[in-house]
Amino acid sequence: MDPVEHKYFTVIDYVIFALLLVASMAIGLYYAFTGGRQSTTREFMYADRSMKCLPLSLSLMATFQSAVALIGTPAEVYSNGTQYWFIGCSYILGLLIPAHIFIPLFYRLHLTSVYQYLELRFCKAVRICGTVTFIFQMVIYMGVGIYTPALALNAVTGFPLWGAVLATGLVCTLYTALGGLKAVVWTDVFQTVVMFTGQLAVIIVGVHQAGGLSDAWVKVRDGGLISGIDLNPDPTVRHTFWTLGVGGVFLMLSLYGVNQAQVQRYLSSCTEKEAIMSCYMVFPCLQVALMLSCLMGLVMYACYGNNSLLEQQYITSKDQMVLYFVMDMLQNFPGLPGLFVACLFSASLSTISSAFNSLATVTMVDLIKPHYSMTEARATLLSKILALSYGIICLAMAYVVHLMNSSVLQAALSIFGMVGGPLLGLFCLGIFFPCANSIGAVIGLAAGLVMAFWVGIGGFLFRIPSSVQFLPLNSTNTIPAASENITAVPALIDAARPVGLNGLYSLSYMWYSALNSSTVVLIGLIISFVTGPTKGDDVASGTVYPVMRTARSLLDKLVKPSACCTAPSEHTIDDHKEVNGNVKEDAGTVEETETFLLSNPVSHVEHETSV
Ligand SMILES: O=C(O)CCCC[C@@H]1SC[C@@H]2NC(=O)N[C@@H]21
Ligand code: NA
Repeated sequence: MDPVEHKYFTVIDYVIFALLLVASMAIGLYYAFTGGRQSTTREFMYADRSMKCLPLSLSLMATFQSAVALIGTPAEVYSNGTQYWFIGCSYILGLLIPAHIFIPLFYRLHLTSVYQYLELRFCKAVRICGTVTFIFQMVIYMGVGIYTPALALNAVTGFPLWGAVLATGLVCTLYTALGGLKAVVWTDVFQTVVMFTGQLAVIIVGVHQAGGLSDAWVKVRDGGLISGIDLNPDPTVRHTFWTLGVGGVFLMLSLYGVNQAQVQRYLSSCTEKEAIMSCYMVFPCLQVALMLSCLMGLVMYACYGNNSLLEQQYITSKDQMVLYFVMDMLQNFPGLPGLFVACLFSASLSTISSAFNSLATVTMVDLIKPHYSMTEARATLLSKILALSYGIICLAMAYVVHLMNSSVLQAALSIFGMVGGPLLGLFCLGIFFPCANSIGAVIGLAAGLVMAFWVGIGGFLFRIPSSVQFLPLNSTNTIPAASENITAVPALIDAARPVGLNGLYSLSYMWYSALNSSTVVLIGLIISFVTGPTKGDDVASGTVYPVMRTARSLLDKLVKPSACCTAPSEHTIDDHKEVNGNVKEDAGTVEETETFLLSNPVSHVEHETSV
């Protein structure tokens, strides 16, 4: 491998990259000038509630599968083996619970934004806190999402860093602001196809370069990259079956259960059943995405072995490895580097556009509309301006991320854990604990965020040196720690075994979602009991999941299998909807729906959220 500083694109690479941006833009503009021409918020935010499960499932997967996963996961597998692949086990419960608990509950409440649930169940203050927390989480996440591909591209190919950030940011902002949710979903579908194609191409060429499947397999197996299941219960070990398979469930619930970007897609389905189907169909898409990313890491190892590019100073951070590998492998295949870069930016565009659209929606629905009444036209225009302004904030965030130089995958997952975790806790407090009251909810959320930042920042600052952290604590994966002399290691590990506070700071980042959501529920319940728990009949009906009743009916079905299982109801969200027997006259806009629900919280029909 010639130690050249940069690998340069050929013209055809730039053409392919430009084609991707043009195609995304075209889809966006198509939806801006067809259908209702995005003239109502119902169309702009919810695609006229007409979406089918196939495009939705691809869009749901693409929303949280950005260049971070495409760059970070292969780097993770190359450095630490395939232990991370076990995160795939968390997708089972991580999608079943949203499909059978969160979606029916949110769908039957005819919600416009998921934070409206918090006002129905608690009070306006809780809704505002939830919305602001969500905005905070997504703005930071967007910064990571837009910056990652630009940084990797610049480092390896010399592609102008801020040129890439601006190109991505502007194209994305434009088609999102003009085409609304329909444009975002259909560009997600297109971008997912590009993403999978690009990754597959690189894997096939990489296996070929490694001497074929069998040689590649022998190299990764002998390199110790194939990690067995690691059942080490120590919560400070970064990746084990427990941190990934169990801690990952909480991470998935915070993303696919209560995150506005995903809930907005569920609510844009034509029926509840379609929404549940779309959630089920995310499972195979996520497994394919995870498999491709992990295979990419293995193929990189098969080609380079453990004389990692870092030690040879070809690259400065692990996250640049994938792009260097791609440029090195594909330089003899003109067009393929451009395809992979297009794949990288597709992953980013599909995530950032979803983030923009959901941010504009919650800002309008949760922060502006409840306080200022305005015409549909004004509201839609304001939504578009908001999507634009979030685009600019995102570019600023990209710069902030530039300063924090950590592994992008861990940075993104830590953000989800530190901010998404408390939000998950807040919704679980409301949905599963009827006795929880508003004061408990607000203080619980605050406690969860304090815990999150204390452990998250503490871990970032005081964590024991990662070289020891990464070393296998008597776990099964046997990556030869070539740099450390093996004899000294056990002593080093015992000395470094974290105790007390240090234990908290050394907690694996994959436990952040579980720790922070549990903190919110625990503190929220304690405060609720201290300040007078809510009585059962004071709770707005349809806002609580009847855990006991469901458990009993499940037991009955087990005992008497004759009782056929109830299919999910054919609920649709029709704004001219049946409420308590009388059809509301003109619920064309969502505000009247919202006002009606809020002014008659207990009157709307009791919904059984059956499993
Ligand atoms: O790629 C990103 O933007 C964020 C990293 C992945 C987020 C989580 S990890 C579990 C789940 N599976 C995915 O592919 N994305 C989400
Ligand atoms: Na994406």
